Amino acid sequence: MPGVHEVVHPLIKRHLTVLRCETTRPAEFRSSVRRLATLLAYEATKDLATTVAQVQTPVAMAQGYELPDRIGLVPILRAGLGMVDPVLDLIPSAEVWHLGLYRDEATAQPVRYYDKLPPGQPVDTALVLDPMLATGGSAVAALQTLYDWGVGRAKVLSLIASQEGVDAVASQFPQAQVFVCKVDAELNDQKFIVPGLGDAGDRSFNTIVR
Ligand SMILES: O=P(O)(O)OC[C@H]1O[C@H](OP(=O)(O)OP(=O)(O)O)[C@H](O)[C@@H]1O
Ligand SMILES: O=c1cc[nH]c(=O)[nH]1
Ligand SMILES: [Mg+2]
Repeated sequence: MPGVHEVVHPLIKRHLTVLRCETTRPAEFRSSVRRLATLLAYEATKDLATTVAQVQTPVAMAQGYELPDRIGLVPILRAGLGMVDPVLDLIPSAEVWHLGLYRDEATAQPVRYYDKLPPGQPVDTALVLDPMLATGGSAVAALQTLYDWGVGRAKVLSLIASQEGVDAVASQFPQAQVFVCKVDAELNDQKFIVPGLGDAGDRSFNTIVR
């Protein structure tokens, strides 16, 4: 179903608390990103197509399943990288198509710097991975790129979003699905999510300049 899906679960609430906490160090921050990405991906992939494929167990034949669609994971550099491995663990056959986008610090507009999508060979379902959805500018830019590529379905998986950001994505791409652990109420003057967790890329990769 298109629209915004906030996934409510006690484990998500707990791991999100660790992620938000300002004293959480990068290694634990990355672990929390992985755990939350797994829980979010479980929800976001509930409607993937399956085809029946018989499997021989050591005892008898059993009904098994395959995932017939081409599924693409689309991490937005840098912070989205931390969500790739946990989702690949769940979908080992997925393709990974990186998109390089950063927010201009002065304007908060997304700047594109990496995109190697092969023309004419779109995946069936794209899962955009980025822990933060603030103004929504980066998610909108990623979705525009993916729909231009020709993907059939796109889902954005973000750990924390702002209300403004999910509204922006929904108004530009009502056909897209957005899965989040929590929608926070607002953005501050620097367009950071409040209360949010700060800069996800810097906290993941220990690049906070002190
Ligand atoms: O919704 P938006 O307003 O576009 O903001 C969200 C974007 O900002 C962050 O990336 P950032 O620019 O900090 O790049 P980084 O991952 O390299 O740190 C975040 O990971 C998103 O990509
Ligand atoms: O709050 C925010 C906004 C953009 N990017 C982040 O990492 N955090
Ligand atoms: Mg960042």
